[in-house]
Amino acid sequence: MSGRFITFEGGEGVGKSTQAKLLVAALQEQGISCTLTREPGGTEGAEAIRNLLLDGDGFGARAEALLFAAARADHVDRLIRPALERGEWVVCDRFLDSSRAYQGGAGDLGDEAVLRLHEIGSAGLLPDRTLLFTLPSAEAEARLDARDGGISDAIGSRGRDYHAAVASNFARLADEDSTRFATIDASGTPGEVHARVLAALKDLIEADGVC
Ligand SMILES: Nc1ncnc2c1ncn2[C@@H]1O[C@H](COP(=O)(O)OP(=O)(O)OP(=O)(O)O)[C@@H](O)[C@H]1O
Ligand SMILES: Cc1cn([C@H]2C[C@H](O)[C@@H](COP(=O)(O)O)O2)c(=O)[nH]c1=O
Repeated sequence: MSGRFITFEGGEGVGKSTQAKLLVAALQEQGISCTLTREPGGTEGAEAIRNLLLDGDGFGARAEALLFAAARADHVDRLIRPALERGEWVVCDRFLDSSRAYQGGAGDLGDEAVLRLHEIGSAGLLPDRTLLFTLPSAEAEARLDARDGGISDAIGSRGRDYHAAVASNFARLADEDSTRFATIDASGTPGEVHARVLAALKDLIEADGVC
């Protein structure tokens, strides 16, 4: 595979989707062929699973982890691997590390079980670089309120303790793998955060002969 696989991770409302769009626009402006996608979702089947997971009544912890892994398997098979094989960059709004932080850590299933599911479903595909966006929870909540007016989905609506556990699990994953992860301070204007994103990817962009 010759493309680059970049994932954006972090808690709710920290600005991942906003930054993923800005990055894709910047890469395309430089002539880099780039696909923007998201999880859960990205393919027809995975988007259907997204609706089950986020808009329904919820599932038990194991069923939830299996559904995320199944959505990811379809996404990897039908969209991510083919794009990488064509030499494109793939920018993905959430991926495996969300399952590790939410289902594995906050949901108590454990990291090993989530990694095993990923090995079975997606042959263990890992990103070239994962950007972890961090923001104090009060600021993230204010952004979410402004965006959603207090309405949240089945997972977003879990309590503060759950989301605090998600944040600390993300931080642990980043600490454990400082080669793949870069932590991005998500405070400030979208333009300021975008500059941090470009700096965190500078080596990969330069290695591909652009910039
Ligand atoms: N740097 C920023 N400063 C202020 N507001 C921002 C900033 N970045 C994004 N926003 C706004 O905050 C809200 C949440 O941003 P966004 O949807 O990008 O977050 P997200 O991390 O993808 O959230 P989720 O995981 O819940 O989908 C949006 O209304 C967005 O316009
Ligand atoms: C990929 C993935 C996602 N989640 C959760 C995280 C969020 O609450 C939603 C996705 O909503 P977003 O607005 O698109 O960020 O799903 C999860 O729990 N596990 C995962 O693997």
